Amino acid sequence: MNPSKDESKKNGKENTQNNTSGNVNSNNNNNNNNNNNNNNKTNQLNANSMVDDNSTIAPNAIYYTHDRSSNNHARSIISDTTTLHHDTNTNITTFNNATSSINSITTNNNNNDISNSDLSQWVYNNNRLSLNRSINQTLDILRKVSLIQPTKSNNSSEQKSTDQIKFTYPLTQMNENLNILKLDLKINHRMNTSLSSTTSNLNNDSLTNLFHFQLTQSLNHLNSLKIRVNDINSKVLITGDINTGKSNLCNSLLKKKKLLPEDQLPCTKLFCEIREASENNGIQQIHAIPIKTSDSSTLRGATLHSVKDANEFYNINSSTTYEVFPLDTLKELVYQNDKYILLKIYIKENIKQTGENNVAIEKSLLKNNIMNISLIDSPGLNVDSIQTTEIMSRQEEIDLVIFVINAENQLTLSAKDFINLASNEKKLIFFVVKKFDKIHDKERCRKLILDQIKDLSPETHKRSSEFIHFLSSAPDSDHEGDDGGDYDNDDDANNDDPDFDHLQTSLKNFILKKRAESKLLPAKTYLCRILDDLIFISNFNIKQFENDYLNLKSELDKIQPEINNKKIHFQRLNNNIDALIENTIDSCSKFTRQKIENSLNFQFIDLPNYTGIVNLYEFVLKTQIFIKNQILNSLNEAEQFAKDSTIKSVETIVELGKAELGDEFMSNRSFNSNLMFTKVHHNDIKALYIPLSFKDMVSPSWTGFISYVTCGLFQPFNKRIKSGSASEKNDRNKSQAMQDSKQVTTQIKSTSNALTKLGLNNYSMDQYWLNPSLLFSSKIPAMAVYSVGGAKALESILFNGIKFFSWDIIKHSIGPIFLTASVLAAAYLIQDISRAVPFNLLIKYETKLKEKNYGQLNADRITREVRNVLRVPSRSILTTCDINLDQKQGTRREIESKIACNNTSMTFFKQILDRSTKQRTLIDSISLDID
Ligand SMILES: Nc1nc2c(ncn2[C@@H]2O[C@H](COP(=O)(O)OP(=O)(O)OP(=O)(O)O)[C@@H](O)[C@H]2O)c(=O)[nH]1
Repeated sequence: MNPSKDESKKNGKENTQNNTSGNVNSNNNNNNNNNNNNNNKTNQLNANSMVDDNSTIAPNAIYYTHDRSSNNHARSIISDTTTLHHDTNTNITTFNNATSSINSITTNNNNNDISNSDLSQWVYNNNRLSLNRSINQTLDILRKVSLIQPTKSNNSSEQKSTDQIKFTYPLTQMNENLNILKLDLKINHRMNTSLSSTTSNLNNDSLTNLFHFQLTQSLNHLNSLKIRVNDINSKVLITGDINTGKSNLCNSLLKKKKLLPEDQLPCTKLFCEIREASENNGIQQIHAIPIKTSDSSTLRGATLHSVKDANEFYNINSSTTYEVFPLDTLKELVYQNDKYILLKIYIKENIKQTGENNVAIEKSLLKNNIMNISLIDSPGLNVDSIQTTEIMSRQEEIDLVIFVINAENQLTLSAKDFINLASNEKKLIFFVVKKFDKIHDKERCRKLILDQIKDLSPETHKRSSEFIHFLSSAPDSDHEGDDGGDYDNDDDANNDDPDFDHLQTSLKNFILKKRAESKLLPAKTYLCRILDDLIFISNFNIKQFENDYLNLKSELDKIQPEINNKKIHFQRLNNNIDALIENTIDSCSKFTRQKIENSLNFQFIDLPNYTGIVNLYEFVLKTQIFIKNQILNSLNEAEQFAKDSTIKSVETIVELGKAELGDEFMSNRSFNSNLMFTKVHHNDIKALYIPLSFKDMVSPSWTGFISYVTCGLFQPFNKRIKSGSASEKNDRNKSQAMQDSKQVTTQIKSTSNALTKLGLNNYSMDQYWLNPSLLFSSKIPAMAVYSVGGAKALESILFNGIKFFSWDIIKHSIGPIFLTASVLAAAYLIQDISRAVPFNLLIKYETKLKEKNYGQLNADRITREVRNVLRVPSRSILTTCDINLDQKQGTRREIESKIACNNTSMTFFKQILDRSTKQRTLIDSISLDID
C-alpha cells in the first residue's frame, strides 16, 4: 500500500478537521522544525528514500499535528510511544497503533502533503516498538515455560511434588502441529529416524529435556531478534550448497568481479562479511578474526568457537581483536579456516552514475543513506557438518537470506533443511538460481525449482517474480582462476542481464524500501509461530489436565469409601481378636489359680507310708516331696491347659487373618506349643522352701489322745467320718479328717480282722517283724501299758483290799500313775507321727502358698506367656491391616498430590495460554503492509 496515494485519495473525500498550528505547544514546534530540516535533507537525496531512524525520531513527543503555517505541509512529530489520542481542544490527534494511525492521519489532514518518509518512518518505528514489546513479553512467557522441569528421578511414575509443573509432550501430535518448538529428531541433519521408533525410546522426561533445549534455542533466537529489530544495520546472508555461485553473485552485486575468489573447486571456507569502507575510515582492507585470540586481547589467547563469538569479540577500534590484510590476500585467506573464524572485508563499492548531468545516482547496495548493509558470503552448506551447523545458527543474526541454487542440482537435502529452518521466521527468502545458462530445458527446470520452493516457502512462491530469480548469464571466462588484479573493476558478466537487473532492483527495494518486511517481518513471523506453538502446547496440556482431573477425581471418589470401610472392618477384626485373647487369658488365669488352690486337696491314701520311727526322717522327706509334687502337678496341668487354649486361639486368629488377608497370611509360620513354658520352675519351687523342725513331728490333740488311750471306744466311726468331712473347713479338722480317712479306709478294708482292734492292720506281719518299731504305730504299746498297769492294780487290790483307796496307797501309786500316763502320752505321740508329719507339712505349705500368693503369681506368669504367644498372630494381623490401609491411604495421598500437581499445571498453562493469546492478537494487529 502506498500511503501517499492512499492519503491523497482520502484527503479528497474527507475533510474532518482543521487544525491550527497555534494549538501546538512550543516543544512540538521545535520538533517539527527538526523534522522538517531532516526531511528536506533526505528528500534532496532521494524522494522515495527513508530518513535515518535517529535523525527523525523525537524521543518522547507523540503528536501528529496539522501545520498550516508551513505551506500546508503536514509535519509529523514522531515518537517511540505508540499510544496516541485525539484532543479537540489542543487539536492533537493520537493513535493506538500504526495502521489506525495512518487512517487517522489521512482523515485529519485534509489536503496536506505529508512527507512519505516521515510517515513511513513513524509507522516503522511504531511497529518496531510494538514488536520489541511483544518480543519482551514472549521472552517472559518462554522463560516461564522453561520452569517446567523434567523429573529428577529415573522412575517417571514417581510422585511429583505438588508445585512441580506437569507437562505432556506427545511427540507425534506435537511434531505435527508445532513450528518452532517442534523437537528436532534428526541425527546429523540427514538421518531422519523413524518417529514411531524414536517415540518408543523416549519417555516424557527425555522429551521434556529435548523441549528445554528447543526453548533455550528460542530464547536465544528471540534475544537476537530483539537486537536485530533495533539494529539500524542489515545483514544479508548469501548461502547455498557448495559451488553454486555464491561468491560470483556476491561479486556481481557489489560490482567487483574479482573481490571474492571464485573457483570450480570448493574455495570459500570462511564466512566473509563485506562492509562499506566508510565504516573503516574509508580504508579498504580485511580484518581477519583469528580462532585463537591474541594474548594482548581481552580474551587473552582464548579460542573462539563460533562466528557469533567472533562477532561479539570483534571491535573495529581494537586492533588486538583482528589481523589486518590487504584485499588482494583474500583468495588465500578464504581457505584458512584452521586459522581464522571470520573475515570482515571493508570495500569501497562502485557507484554507477547514470542519467544526464549526474542527476540520478544509482545508489550502491552497501552505501546508502538508509541503513548499513553487510553482505555475508558463506561456505557451502554441504562442506562439512560443523560449517553447516554454523550457517544454520547464524540465521539468528541475519535479516535477509539470499539462497543460491545450482540449476543443475536444484534443491538438495541440505538446502531443504536450511530453508525449512529459515522459514521459521523468514516468510520471504530470496532465491537466486545460478548456472541456469547451462540448462537446456529451461522451462522444465524452472518449474521443478518453483515447485520445490512452493513446498518449502509458500509465501516466497506467491511472490516469485520478486523473490525468485533465474540468472542465465555465465561469468566471464577470465573470472575463473583469476588470480588477482583490479578489485575496483565494475565490468561484470551480469551487466547486460535484465534478470540480474531485476534481482538487484528487487533486492534493493526489499532491503531499503520495504524495511518493514525485510527487517520486521521476520521478527513478526517468528513471534507468531512461537506464540502459536505456545498456544497449541497450552491448549493440548490443559485438555490433558482436564481429562486427568476427571479420572483422578473418580479414582479418589472410589478410594475414599474403600478406606473408610477398611478402617471399620479392621477395627472390628482387631476388637474381636483382642476379646479372644482376653478370654483365653482369663480362662487360663482362673484355671491356674483354682488348680493351685486345690493342689493340696489330694487323696490322703496317696501319702507316703509311714515305716516306723526308725525311718522317720525318710518319711518326712517323702511327705515333703509328695506335697511339692502335688503343687508341681497342678502347675503342669495349668500350663497344659494354657497350651491347649493357646493352640485353639492361635488357630482361630490365623483363620480370621486368612479370611481377611488371604491364604498367604502367616502361611510361612507355624506355631509350636512345645516351646511354651520351657523355663524350669526351680525358682517357683524354691519360693516354697519350708524349714523342718521337731515340732513338725507332733501334733497332739485331746481328742486324739483320748481316742488313743480308750482304743477308740469314745469315737464311733460314723462320727469320725462326719467330722472328717467337716474338717476341710479348718486346719485342725483337716488333720483329723486325714487321720480318720486313713484309718477308716483301712478299717473298712478289714473290719473282720481282729488285728484291726490292735491297730496292726496298717502293715503286714513281715514288716512288723523286720521293723518292730512299727508296733508303736499300733495300740500294742497302750495295751501293754494297760496290761502291766491293770495287773499291778489288780495285784494291789487283791493284796491290800480296802487299803487300796487309802491316802497312803494313793501316795505310793501317784508316781506309777504319772509314769503310766507319760508312757501313754509318749506312746500316743509316737503313734501319731504318721498323721502329724503330713498334717504339719500340709499346714505349712498351705500357709506358704497363701503367703507367696503362689496361685496368682503363676497365673500371671502363665497368662504373660499366653499373651506373648497370642500377640504374634494378632500383631501380624494388625500390622498387615495397617500396611493394607496405609497402601490405600498412600494411593489416596498420591491421587491428591497428583490432583494438586494437575491443578498447579493447569493454572500455569492457562496463564501461558492467556498471555500467549493476548500477545498473538497484539502481533496480528501490527500491520507491516505500509512502507
Ligand atoms: N555457467 C555458470 N557458471 C557459474 C555461474 N555462477 C558461477 N559460476 C561458476 O561456478 C564456479 C563456482 O562459483 P563460485 O562463486 O566460486 O561458487 P561458490 O558457491 O562461491 O563456491 P564455494 O564458495 O566453494 O562454495 C565458478 O567457476 C564460477 O565461475 C553461472 O551462473 N553460470
